[in-house]
Amino acid sequence: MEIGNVGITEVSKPTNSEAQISHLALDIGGSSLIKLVYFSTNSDDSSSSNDSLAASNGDRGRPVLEGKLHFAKFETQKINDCIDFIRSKQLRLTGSEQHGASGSAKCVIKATGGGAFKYADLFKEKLGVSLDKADEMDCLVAGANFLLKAVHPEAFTYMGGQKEFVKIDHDDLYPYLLVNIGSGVSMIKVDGPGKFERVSGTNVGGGTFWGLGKLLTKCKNFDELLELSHRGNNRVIDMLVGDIYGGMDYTKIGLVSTAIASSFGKAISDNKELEDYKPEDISRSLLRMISNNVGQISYLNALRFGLKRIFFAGFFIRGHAYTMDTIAVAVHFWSKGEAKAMFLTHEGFLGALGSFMSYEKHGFEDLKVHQSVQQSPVGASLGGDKSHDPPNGDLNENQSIDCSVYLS
Ligand SMILES: Nc1ncnc2c1ncn2[C@@H]1O[C@H](COP(=O)(O)OP(=O)(O)O)[C@@H](O)[C@H]1O
Ligand SMILES: CC(C)(COP(=O)(O)O)[C@@H](O)C(=O)NCCC(=O)O
Repeated sequence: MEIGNVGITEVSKPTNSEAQISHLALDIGGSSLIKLVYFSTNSDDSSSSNDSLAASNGDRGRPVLEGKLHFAKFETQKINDCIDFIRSKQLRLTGSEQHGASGSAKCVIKATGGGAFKYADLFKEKLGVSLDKADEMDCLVAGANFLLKAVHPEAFTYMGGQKEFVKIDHDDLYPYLLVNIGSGVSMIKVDGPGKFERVSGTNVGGGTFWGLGKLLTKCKNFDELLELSHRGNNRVIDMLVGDIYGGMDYTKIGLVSTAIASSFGKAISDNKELEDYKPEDISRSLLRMISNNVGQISYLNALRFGLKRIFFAGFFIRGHAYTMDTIAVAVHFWSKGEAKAMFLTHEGFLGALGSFMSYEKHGFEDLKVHQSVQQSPVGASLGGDKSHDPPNGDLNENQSIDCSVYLS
């Protein structure tokens, strides 16, 4: 299978009558989010059987399906909603059937992430499908390489509130550092297609933000916590350099008075109880602490291997301005402007995309790219709870990618 002619267009919520779904792949986070990537053909061919999709002949004489890649996510604790969603799509299998020793076809969905192990029996029981497990790091890297090579605009820098898309030179992509901020954080040095090493990681990641945030603020969902951070002031709780040095910079070691000397440090001497702090200030301090830490460790790993480009992904980011700004500033500060933090539009779907691409082992080197970006109106997402959109929007679900799937 190959994917070609990639473009990003407005997504329309496909109904059973207007689109047929074939390949679908999952990235099931053990404790937070299930990510789905699925392919739907452009037109309904009601004459085709329920088991196969009508393919036309592609430019290289091979059968090709024209359509779109769609993205959706669900909270893992609402896994039954995800299963209902997949059932509602009436997967028509193309290339995802496998024949067992008995000769009978069994339905297989590619899946990665810890949950592919944890929930395999549930998928079998509720949908009658087997999860064909793909390695999480392989999938993350395959997803990142695909996005960086085939989709434009995809990567961007974020600094001082300015988002700037970056054109990636295909011949000058490697090596780079991929930092995936999920529940925990993986740092992967990528040297080429399928050529990578997980060089580091940290257990202080998205799960830490959400877990600690939940305990400290009593927020009921992640978006609420993120929204709070937007309104908070971290200086209420964080101890700044100026708090220690009587309002002065510590110029000799390059620290301005407004730099955070100690996250949450003020809580030691404030003589306050948890209830005396505003949840929004707690959320902001927490977000800053974790983003800053990830940015710093990432840069130190980039430095270890002489990498200039660091791509940050994972659903911790959620396109959130303050998170991206903090990470970018940390990378800029520690590298003295030498290294650049970059972010990905489809930040949370790398694993699911890699899982999708594992339907076949063909590379994506020969992609022709001609595309433009259009965002759907807010609220056109395909799954998940949109009642708490973060301040910057959460657009990556609202985009689909035009593509062709060549069938082998
Ligand atoms: N709606 C949400 N529910 C829970 N966590 C979310 C949500 N949106 C973003 N997150 C953040 O994303 C993290 C999970 O990121 P993700 O890339 O999906 O990795 P994982 O594979 O660990 O699930 C969570 O720990 C949390 O910080
Ligand atoms: C174990 C994991 C690869 C799982 O991936 P995740 O579900 O967090 O996306 C990740 O949580 C991780 O890299 N944790 C950090 C472990 C460490 O290096 O200390």
